[in-house]
Amino acid sequence: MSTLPTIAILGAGSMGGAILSGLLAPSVTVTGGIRVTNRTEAKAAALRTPGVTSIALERAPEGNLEAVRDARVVLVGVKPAMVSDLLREIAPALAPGAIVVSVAAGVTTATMEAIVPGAVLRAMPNTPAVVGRGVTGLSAGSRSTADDLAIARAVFETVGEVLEIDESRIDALSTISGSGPAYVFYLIEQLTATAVGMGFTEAEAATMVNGTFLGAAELLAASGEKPAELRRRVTSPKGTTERAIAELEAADLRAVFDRATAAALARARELAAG
Ligand SMILES: NC(=O)C1=CN([C@@H]2O[C@H](COP(=O)(O)OP(=O)(O)OC[C@H]3O[C@@H](n4cnc5c(N)ncnc54)[C@H](OP(=O)(O)O)[C@@H]3O)[C@@H](O)[C@H]2O)C=CC1
Ligand SMILES: O=C(O)[C@@H]1CCC=N1
Repeated sequence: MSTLPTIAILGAGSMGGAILSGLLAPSVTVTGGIRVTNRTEAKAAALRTPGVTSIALERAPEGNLEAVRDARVVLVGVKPAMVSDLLREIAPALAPGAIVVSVAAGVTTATMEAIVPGAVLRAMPNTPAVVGRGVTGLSAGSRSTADDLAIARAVFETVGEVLEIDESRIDALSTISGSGPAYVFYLIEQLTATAVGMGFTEAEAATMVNGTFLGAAELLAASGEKPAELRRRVTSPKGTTERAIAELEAADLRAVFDRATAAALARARELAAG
């Protein structure tokens, strides 16, 4: 059970919407309720549910100001390029003691602290938050107190695990766990294409590949073993898997991931520069 203070989510798209789903769990009480804003009515309408005031800015241009007025936590879920403008818009309406928590990639607390008067934190969640299996990196800003950090932590714990880290490491974390679900889905797509290429139907391929990823992930979680040990148990000496793994090693997947995460990190730095 967790009890949270009034929350506004400005920009409840993929990520903001995922966090909203956590806050709506029966085990969570948000005292004073949840306000969410989006630009379009279509999106706002889909989020209207008891306990949630969902505002479409195309109908209520002052909606962000209305949403933050009595909020203790203001979650910023818009695209990185929009964060500064949004903060300039809401700064005069923020309640005393309100904390701003941004999930935007790259945008630093220093940038945000230059705009809003109070405490600012950064979070980097991921989309498995939708099913309560998110991993969120959380970093304090220079003005946030231990109490602010504890409240922000409690918000993200409604959707999974939280890792408190220094802000200097949050962009790196983003390249692993923030973007990570996309890497996993990409691997699933590639292995599925291979299966289809071998003559399996799409449905058969999906059963095999999705089931294998889910089963392997659950085995990893349930066994408490290291992935290398679980891999060893699949790889019979002189068997078939050994040949397949040798091909993957020859392709140097580790180097590919090094390059991919370096590219994501460079992009985070570009987003920080605005
Ligand atoms: N997707 C992910 O896996 C992750 C994303 N993030 C971060 O989350 C943020 C949002 O990304 P994502 O959820 O993917 O993007 P989405 O486009 O899905 O969500 C952005 C939302 O913001 C709304 N919006 C646009 N302008 C405003 C405004 N002025 N005020 C309030 N709401 C507005 C949009 O509404 P409408 O559609 O109606 O225009 C949309 O629903 C980004 O900063 C990203 O870096 C962080 C971690 C992971
Ligand atoms: O792709 C992005 O920029 C965001 C941040 C991490 C995951 N999605």
